[in-house]
Amino acid sequence: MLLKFTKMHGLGNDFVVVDAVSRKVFFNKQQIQRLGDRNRGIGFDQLLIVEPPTHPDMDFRYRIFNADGSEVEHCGNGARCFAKFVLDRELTNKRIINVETKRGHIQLRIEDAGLVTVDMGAPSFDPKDLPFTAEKQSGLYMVEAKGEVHQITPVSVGNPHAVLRVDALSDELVSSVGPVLESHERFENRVNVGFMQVINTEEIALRVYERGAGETQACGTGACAAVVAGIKQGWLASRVTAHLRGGDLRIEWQGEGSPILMTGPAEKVFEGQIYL
Ligand SMILES: N[C@@H](CCC[C@H](N)C(=O)O)C(=O)O
Repeated sequence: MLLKFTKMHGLGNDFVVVDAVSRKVFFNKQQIQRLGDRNRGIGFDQLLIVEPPTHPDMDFRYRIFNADGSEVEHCGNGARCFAKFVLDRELTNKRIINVETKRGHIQLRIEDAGLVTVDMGAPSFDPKDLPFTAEKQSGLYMVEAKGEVHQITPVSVGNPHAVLRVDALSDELVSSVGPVLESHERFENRVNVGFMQVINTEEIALRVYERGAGETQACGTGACAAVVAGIKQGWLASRVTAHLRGGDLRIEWQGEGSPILMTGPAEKVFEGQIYL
């Protein structure tokens, strides 16, 4: 089958986006891994599939797969690219788009200057929502791995995150601790691992080792998780700029029960066709 796709990115977190509204498309795990291979396929961090909604109040459904073929609940940078994709393809002309994801309903708002704001929903700090094996408590949780103890804040923003506050970011830290925590036995569904350096109450620097994709240039849900973790711990104000390797995201959260708002860019790189 000849597959048409669009290559996109949000701050360097890259995607292949496929229109499954105009035509039915199905991928198995091996096909996703092959397409995601940067040497033998197209290469991407995540594959995004745009589908018709299953609910009358929704405009679209969208499914997200990591490069390792695992299906996930949520993707922040992907959501913004999704919005640009459905507008560019004229699948909608709405400025507010309601979307079904595996995590539930999300809402995308098209801003001026090519920016998109995503209502990411409310976060949860309850370990069972990740899931993370621990009794619920306030404050930081200790996780032991390979003889080291890491202090984390577990956060679900639909998908699972472990946020570590660090004094400085380095390749060595991300590449050694990231994979160990990603597949730590206390995270039953694995976890995205965020390394956050607090610069001041309104700015953080962040690197994320993503579940199923490795370190990416940027992680939207990771930025949301880090900021809400920082706000909960009393380190950050309610509006924060997250500096990621690929650029900046604006994150806003007004506290328990309220949704996280994430604003950032979305870019198209090219369109192509490939035999599946
Ligand atoms: N890059 C994404 C997150 C994609 C999913 C993640 N790797 C997971 O497994 O949960 C983002 O921008 O949020």
